Amino acid sequence: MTTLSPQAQQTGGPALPQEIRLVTEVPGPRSRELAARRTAAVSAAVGSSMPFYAAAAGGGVVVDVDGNSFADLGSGIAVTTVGNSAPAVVAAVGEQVERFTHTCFMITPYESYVELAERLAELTPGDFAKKSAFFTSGAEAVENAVKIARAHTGRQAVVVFDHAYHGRTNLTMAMTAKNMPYKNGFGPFAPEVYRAPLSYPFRDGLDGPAAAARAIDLIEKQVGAANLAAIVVEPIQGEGGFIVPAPGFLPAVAAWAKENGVVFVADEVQTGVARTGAWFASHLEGIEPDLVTIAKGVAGGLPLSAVTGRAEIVDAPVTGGLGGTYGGNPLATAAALATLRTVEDEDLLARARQVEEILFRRLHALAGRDPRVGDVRGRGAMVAVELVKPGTTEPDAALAKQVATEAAQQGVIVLTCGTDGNVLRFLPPLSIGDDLLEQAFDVLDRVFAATR
Ligand SMILES: Cc1ncc(COP(=O)(O)O)c(CNCCCC(=O)O)c1O
Repeated sequence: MTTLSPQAQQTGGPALPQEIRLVTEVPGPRSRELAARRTAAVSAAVGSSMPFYAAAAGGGVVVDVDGNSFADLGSGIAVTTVGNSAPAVVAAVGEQVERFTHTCFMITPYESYVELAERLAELTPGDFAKKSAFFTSGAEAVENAVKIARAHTGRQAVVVFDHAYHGRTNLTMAMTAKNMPYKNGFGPFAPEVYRAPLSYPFRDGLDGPAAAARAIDLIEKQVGAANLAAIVVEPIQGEGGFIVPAPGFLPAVAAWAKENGVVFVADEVQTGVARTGAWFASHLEGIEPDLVTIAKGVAGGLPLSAVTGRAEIVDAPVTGGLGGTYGGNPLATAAALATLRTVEDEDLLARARQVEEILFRRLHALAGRDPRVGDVRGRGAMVAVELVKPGTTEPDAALAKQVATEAAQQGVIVLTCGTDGNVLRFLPPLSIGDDLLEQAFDVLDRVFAATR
């Protein structure tokens, strides 16, 4: 067991000092010791973006085992939206863990699973009867949304989009666009998955209806509506580069799906649960998906995912056709109910819009100084910059990696993404304070200036 430095021996949550504090080189000695142990014990196929090891986290910071404190603009990939070790989540999980940790809902059910399904029926878009089924990972939710759509329609084909990310299981790898590192060498992949062009305003210059017409034309000609069980789309492409479709794209695709009896699935694993300033990004697009997949931010860091949608569709598989040992685990459902309460009690939808204002203000100012920032886009606390060779749309992945690496050295956690690896994405927890967020962008401004 690695001993923690005195400054690392802190309880997590919002009481942690909300500061960028570097007391050793990054990584420090204890992180280097853990890295050596990891090399001997952990598969080299599991990567880590940051070179340091966590000891505590809360508010807007992560503290490492050497006592360094980092501004967290990643939220563990959009998961700790309500904050790490958020007080209501800690209390709810602590109470539940004393009562029972697991019975398997397929064996002995329990109320928190039912209550969470009731809450998600209220919060997801659409004024119609809705039901849910719970799983553990986002990929499982996507897999099960496809199973449900196939059972409901009797059809097999699935349409996904360019730049999509839906998971690392066999079917979701087939649905995910980017080969490296997600799919490389793992084939053969599941059949009956077809890819349509996405609305990518920065690169295609199309308005929403035109981009939708292009996608629908391909679907009609290469798949055929009568064969199509589901269209699965992220309202904002997450790993693919925080691509916000042009206005009208999603409503046009959703309308075509409805007209043709195709199940429209919004994959809100990364965009859902207050991240974009609405409960779900679908609300901002004015669409009512038949099914929504939910994970990441829904349970404050506990592993839980959901398929929520039209009751008659979610009921389609035979009884016992949906499930899994840990799906809707009682600790995770308790955490999720506490997370949803926290979003309401702390008015985090409004907070996400306040964070959006700071992100756009700082990033547009950066873009005004630096022609390598080709695009600034996103919603709420899910905003990104696409980095390019000046005056072009030619991706500059090396710059994105250089900035993220140097930012970590200077106390800021920031993540990259994008099919071309040239997008810096900003996903701060909504529990981050304005001062710390501004300080983090002061660091990023210096890092960008030093790379010019
Ligand atoms: C839209 C969308 N759908 C599905 C998923 C999959 O969710 P899991 O919980 O990672 O399986 C994601 C997960 N995104 C981060 C994956 C990171 C990585 O594995 O390298 C997503 O963003």
